[in-house]
Amino acid sequence: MYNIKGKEKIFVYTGPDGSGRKTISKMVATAFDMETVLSYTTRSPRHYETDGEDYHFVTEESFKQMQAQEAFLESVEIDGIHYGIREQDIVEAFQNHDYVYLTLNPEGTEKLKTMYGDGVVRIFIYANRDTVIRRQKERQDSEEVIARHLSHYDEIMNYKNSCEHAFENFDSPQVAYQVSELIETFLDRDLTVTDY
Ligand SMILES: Nc1ncnc2c1ncn2[C@@H]1O[C@H](COP(=O)(O)OP(=O)(O)OP(=O)(O)O)[C@@H](O)[C@H]1O
Ligand SMILES: Nc1nc2c(ncn2[C@@H]2O[C@H](COP(=O)(O)O)[C@@H](O)[C@H]2O)c(=O)[nH]1
Repeated sequence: MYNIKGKEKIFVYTGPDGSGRKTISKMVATAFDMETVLSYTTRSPRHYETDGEDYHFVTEESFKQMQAQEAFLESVEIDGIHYGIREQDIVEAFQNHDYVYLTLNPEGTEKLKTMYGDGVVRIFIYANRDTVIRRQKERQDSEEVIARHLSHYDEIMNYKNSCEHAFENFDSPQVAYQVSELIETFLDRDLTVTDY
C-alpha cells in the first residue's frame, strides 16, 4: 500500500452517478496543481468516452491478471463490472503533485478512507433523482445504464452524511467555486498581498 507523505492528500469525489462529480472535479482541478488517476474498468466505453481519457478500458482477462499481480490500490465489482485504481498510477501522480483526486463509488471511497484516514478528503456531490435522470438522458445514456445507476441512488445518498463535505450540484460554476474554496484551506501557500 502506498504511504501518503507530508501534505499529500487524496480528494475523493463520490455521490450518485450523473450528479456531476467529474464535471465539478475537472473544473476545480484547473485552479490547482492536482492530478487525477484514471480507473481501469472491464465495461465497454460509452459513446462520449475515450480510452485513456475517461477510463482505461480493459478485458476481464487483463483485469484479473492485474488483480493477481496485486496491482490495484483498491478495486470493486459493481453489477458484474470491475473497476480499480492502479497503485503505481497513484505513486506516479504523487511524484509531481501533492494532491490527487479520484471519482469513486462509496465502497471504494470508504476503503481509501480506512487506509489513509485524514489523508483522504471525501467530497460528496449530489443532485435529486429527477435531475440525475435528466442529465443522463441529455447525454444519451441508454435506459439500461440509467436504470443501473438509479438502482444504487438511495444507497449512495445514504453515504452523504459520512463524508467530510457535501455539495448539491445545481449550478456547476458555483459549486466548483465552493469546492475550490474548500481545497484552498488545505493548501500550504504563503500568499502575500500585493497592491497593483
Ligand atoms: N450543474 C449542472 N447542470 C447541468 N448539467 C450538468 C451539471 N453538472 C454536470 N452536468 C452534466 O451532467 C452529466 C453528468 O455529469 P458528470 O459526468 O460530471 O457526472 P458524474 O457524477 O461524474 O457521473 P458519471 O460517473 O455517470 O459520469 C454530464 O453530461 C454533465 O455535463
Ligand atoms: N471504487 C471504485 N469506484 C469506481 C472506480 N471507477 C469508477 N468507479 C465508480 O463506479 C461507478 C460506476 O461507474 P460507471 O462509469 O460505469 O457508471 C461510479 O460511481 C464510478 O465513480 C474505481 O476504480 N473504484
